[in-house]
Amino acid sequence: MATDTLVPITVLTGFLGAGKTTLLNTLLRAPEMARTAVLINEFGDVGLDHLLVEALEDDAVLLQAGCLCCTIRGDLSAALARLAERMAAGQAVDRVVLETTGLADPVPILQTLLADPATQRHFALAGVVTLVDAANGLNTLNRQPEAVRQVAVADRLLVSKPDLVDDTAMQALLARLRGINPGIVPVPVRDGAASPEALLGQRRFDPADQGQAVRGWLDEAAWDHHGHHHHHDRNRHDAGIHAFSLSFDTPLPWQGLATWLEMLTATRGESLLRVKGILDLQGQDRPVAIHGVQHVWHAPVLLAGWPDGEPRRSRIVFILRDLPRAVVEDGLAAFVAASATA
Ligand SMILES: Nc1nc2c(ncn2[C@@H]2O[C@H](COP(=O)(O)OP(=O)(O)OP(=O)(O)O)[C@@H](O)[C@H]2O)c(=O)[nH]1
Repeated sequence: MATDTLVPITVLTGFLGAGKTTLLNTLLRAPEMARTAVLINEFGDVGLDHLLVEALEDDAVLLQAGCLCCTIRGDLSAALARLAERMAAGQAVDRVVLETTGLADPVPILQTLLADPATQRHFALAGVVTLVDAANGLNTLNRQPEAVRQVAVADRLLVSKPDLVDDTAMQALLARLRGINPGIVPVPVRDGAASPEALLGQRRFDPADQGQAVRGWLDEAAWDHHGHHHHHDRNRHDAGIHAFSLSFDTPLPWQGLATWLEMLTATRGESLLRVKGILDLQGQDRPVAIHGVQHVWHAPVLLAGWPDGEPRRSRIVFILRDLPRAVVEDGLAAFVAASATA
């Protein structure tokens, strides 16, 4: 198949809570983003993103791609093969956006897109867009090597949440980003307000443009020798990181829940890599989305309504580092029990 008939794939990455879904929701509203297939992958089995990505245009496609970071080759190739089948059956797709989990090491994803023969028959990697959270970026880069790799392989760098930091903090982050990926000028983006054109230019991703370290990572042989085995263990990217979700069938009281979350954040915020939830709250007909990212809590968002086919109940996903599940689960259970009897 000629190169110009290949469907371009843009990889959208960035650490947990950086604002990937927010950006995607904005972009998918633009008319030129019609006929976009969105592949979302989530950490382990606990994702909520497929609920948080707002209604897609009629002709857009949303596919779950499994946990890309772990079983990358198989799951990603299989998701793209399913998409190729739908295209062969008449589904019009002009581009693919692949939103990775925040914990994804981007390297095996890029290797699959650049090297898997079945994938290359239909698709071509067009670019890697990496979002960095202005509020948490430096701290994350200091602690999470996958976040550094996400920045290093980017050919577009966006700094989200510029509204949450002062100029000094922003300059420190920009200096750090220059050190990791000197070729790219980061662009601040507030609440995902970026133009599709700026993001999804259809230039082909070329490993030759990337720095020495990135070329080394992308090199198949080097990868097989260094550390590939680290990435097979599902749900354990780092010995201390784990994810789980809790659900509640009866409506929760917002005030009490918020107080408990505030306490947890004050004492263990550093360990709360990501908390996101869809809540069924007492006295509220519509679902409420909550987002925590390390020490930062974003304002809760009232969603349009409960998605069709989804049971009406609260679900909260926690991705924690060095904090046992029981601390969260027992604390929350005690609070729910107390508020039920109050
Ligand atoms: N203040 C502020 N908040 C933002 C901005 N961009 C995103 N957010 C908020 O950050 C939180 C996390 O955003 P998401 O888009 O869910 O982040 P994500 O990268 O998709 O998260 P994961 O998929 O869990 O890794 C949400 O509450 C967003 O509203 C911004 O520019 N400014």
